[in-house]
Amino acid sequence: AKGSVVTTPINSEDEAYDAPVSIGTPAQPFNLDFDTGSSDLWVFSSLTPSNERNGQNIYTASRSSTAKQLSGESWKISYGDGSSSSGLVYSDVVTIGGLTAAGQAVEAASRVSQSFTSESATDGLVGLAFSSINTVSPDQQTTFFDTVKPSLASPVFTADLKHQAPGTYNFGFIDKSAFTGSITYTPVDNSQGFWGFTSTGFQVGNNDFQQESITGIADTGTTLLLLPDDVVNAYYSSVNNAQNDQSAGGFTVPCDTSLPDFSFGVGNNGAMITIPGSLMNLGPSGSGNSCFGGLQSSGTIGTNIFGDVALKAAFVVFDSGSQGQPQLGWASK
Ligand SMILES: O=C(NNC1=NCCC1)c1ccc(Br)cc1
Repeated sequence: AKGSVVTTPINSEDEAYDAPVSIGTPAQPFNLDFDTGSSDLWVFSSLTPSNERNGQNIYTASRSSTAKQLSGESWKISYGDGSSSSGLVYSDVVTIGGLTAAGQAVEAASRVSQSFTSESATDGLVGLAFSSINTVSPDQQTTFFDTVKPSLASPVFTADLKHQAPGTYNFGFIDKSAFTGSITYTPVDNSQGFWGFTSTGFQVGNNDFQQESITGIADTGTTLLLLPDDVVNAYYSSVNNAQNDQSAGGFTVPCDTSLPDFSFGVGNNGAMITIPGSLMNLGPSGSGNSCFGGLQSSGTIGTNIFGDVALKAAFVVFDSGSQGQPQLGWASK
C-alpha cells in the first residue's frame, strides 16, 4: 500500500505544517501537525475543557462506531518548546492520504497547554518518531507509521515541506519526480527514539566548507534550525547589523537584508543541502524593524535540531529499515 497527503504551512512564518487526517466511523476530520520529533498521535477531544479550546476540531469517541476505549491507559507528553498535553486512549480507524490504520491508538486530550489552545489551526499531532518513545502507559502504543508499516510497499515515509506552499508526506514509496539529483543516505541512531544523524559540517554562503560533526535530529515538529554556537556565530558574523537579541529570543537581522545561504553536509560523499538565504529570515521578530533568524543556537538542549527551516530545503526519506538499519535520505529539490 501507499499513501500521499498534502501538508500546508499554518502561517506566514512556516511555523508548523498541518495535514488532513480522518479518524473514526463516520470519519471525523482533523488538521494535524506531523511531527518526526515525537511518537504520540493525539487530538483535541470532547474531553478537552472548553476554556482550553479555540475552534479546534474535536474527536468524540462516542460518535464513532469503531472507537474502543483502551481501559486503564493514559498518556502525557511534554515537547521541546515547553508545550504539553495529556489524556485518555482509544483505538479507532485512522486514515491519512488514502492509507488506513485500523486499531490505531488515538490519544484524546483531556488537557492541553496554552500554546496548543491558541494555535487554532492545529487539532493535534501525528508522531512519526520511533514507537519506543510513545508515552501511553502502562501499555506503549505504536505510531501511525509503525501501525501501517507491514502493509507498505517499502518501510519508508518522505517529507517534502515547502516555503509558503503546499508540500507532501508520502508513505511507502519514494516519488522520484519530487527531487533533483540523487538521494544521499546516512545512518540513523534511534537510541533516543528520534531520527538522529550526524551532519558532516557546514558552509556559510560561498565560504569554505567547515568540516565539523554536528549530531542532531530531523524534526518536522520544530520550526527552527538549532545548531551549536560556533556555527550560529559564524553565520551571523557575516550579516551586517545582525544581533543576538535576548528580548527577541535569539539572533535577529535587519528585515531588508539579503542573507547568505546556509549549507550542511550529509553522508560520506560530500553531499550538501543548501538553505537559500531568503529562507533564513522568519519575518518580524516582534521588536523594532528586525526579523528573526531561522538559524538559532541549540545551546543547552544537548542535541541539535534540523527543524522545518532545514527540512524545507530538502526532500527527506525517513527509512525505518529497508536496508535493515534505519537511515535518513537527503536530496535537493
Ligand atoms: O518536541 C520536539 N519536537 N516536536 C515538537 N515540538 C513542538 C511541538 C512538536 C522535540 C523533540 C526532540 C528534541 Br531534542 C527537541 C524537541
